[in-house]
Amino acid sequence: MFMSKAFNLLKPIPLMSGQTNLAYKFIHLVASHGRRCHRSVIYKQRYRTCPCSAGRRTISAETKVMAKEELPGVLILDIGGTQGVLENLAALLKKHFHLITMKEFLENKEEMSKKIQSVFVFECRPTIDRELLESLPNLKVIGNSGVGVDHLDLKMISSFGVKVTNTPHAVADPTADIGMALMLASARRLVEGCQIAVSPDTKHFAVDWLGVEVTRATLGIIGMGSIGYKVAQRARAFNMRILYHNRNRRRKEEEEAVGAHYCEKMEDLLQQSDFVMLIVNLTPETHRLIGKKELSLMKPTATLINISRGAVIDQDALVEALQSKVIRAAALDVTYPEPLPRDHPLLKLNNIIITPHIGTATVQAIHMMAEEAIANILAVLNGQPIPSEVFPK
Ligand SMILES: O=C(O)C(=O)CO
Repeated sequence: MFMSKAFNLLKPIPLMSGQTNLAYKFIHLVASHGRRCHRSVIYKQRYRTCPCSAGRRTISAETKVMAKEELPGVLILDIGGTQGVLENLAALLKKHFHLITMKEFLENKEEMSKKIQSVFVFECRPTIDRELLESLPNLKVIGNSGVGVDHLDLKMISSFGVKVTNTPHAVADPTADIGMALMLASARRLVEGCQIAVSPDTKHFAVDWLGVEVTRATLGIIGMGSIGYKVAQRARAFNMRILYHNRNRRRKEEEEAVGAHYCEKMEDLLQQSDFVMLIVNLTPETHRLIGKKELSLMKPTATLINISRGAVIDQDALVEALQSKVIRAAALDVTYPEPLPRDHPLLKLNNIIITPHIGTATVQAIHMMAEEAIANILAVLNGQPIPSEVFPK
């Protein structure tokens, strides 16, 4: 009876070459460790981690460290960033996968392509084209580290029988933080203030401008998903009046918990808000959601903040609105393209703050995203329920 349960637990875990003893060891470990920890046991067996100390003792004697070649192959795409990010991420991925860089793949395509079962996409920068998919016959999953998947052609990927996953949980807090940071920085003209403070021409501190206050102002959130909700939680601490517009209205208890009011019409939100924050996914419906008409509905004292995707705003219309003071200011963590060409008119304005898409650029977020992406990839490879799969529309 117990043994048959153990075999059932084993089922979803495909045995890969070089894992001949895994089934025996697994049953042995379940027997000595108890069912409660069976997932950890598998983890420990393969990856040498087990959150339970009893498990740690039992398992260490049995564990065979899997050789790099025995781990499922993952092709990493544009791991980018600073050297530190690269090293940390690579180390994390190496615990679970045989890492194959694009360079290694291109140098030895024939051998490498068979090994690659998954692709790890760091943030939203690289895309995956048909040619790459055609060269990876064993590919099962593309694990995007980040929530936005607008850089991936989901329909085309799905036609290859490949799944796509994302990391909505890891991104929510840091991206909400950057939304608040941009709102505060723009309201209090932080960048201009810094420039005065550090300028060699500054003889004494005096500014000939004033900021505006966030406290008690009205914030309009367009796109109330998990990031939007985190922004609302933070805004509540600033006693802000919170309006939101979303495809689907949130539950009453959720609205009440943050004191948010639903605007069925986006126009109502635009007319009433002192700060408008864009947090929608980029889809054909949200492409250039904010154009000349929408900007003209906003208060002349209002600020537009964008932490979603650049193409959600018609940037030409934004340039015009900022130049002619149709709105007070803008603060963008995302633009289209990224970066903007150096002679782009948005870069010449002083009522704008632009940051280089740093919503999740924190030590913690990078790790949490990688862990979420790894869990997704392993779930696909092991035939288990996938925590965050993204489907083509
Ligand atoms: O997760 C994403 O897609 C982001 O762009 C975070 O800034």
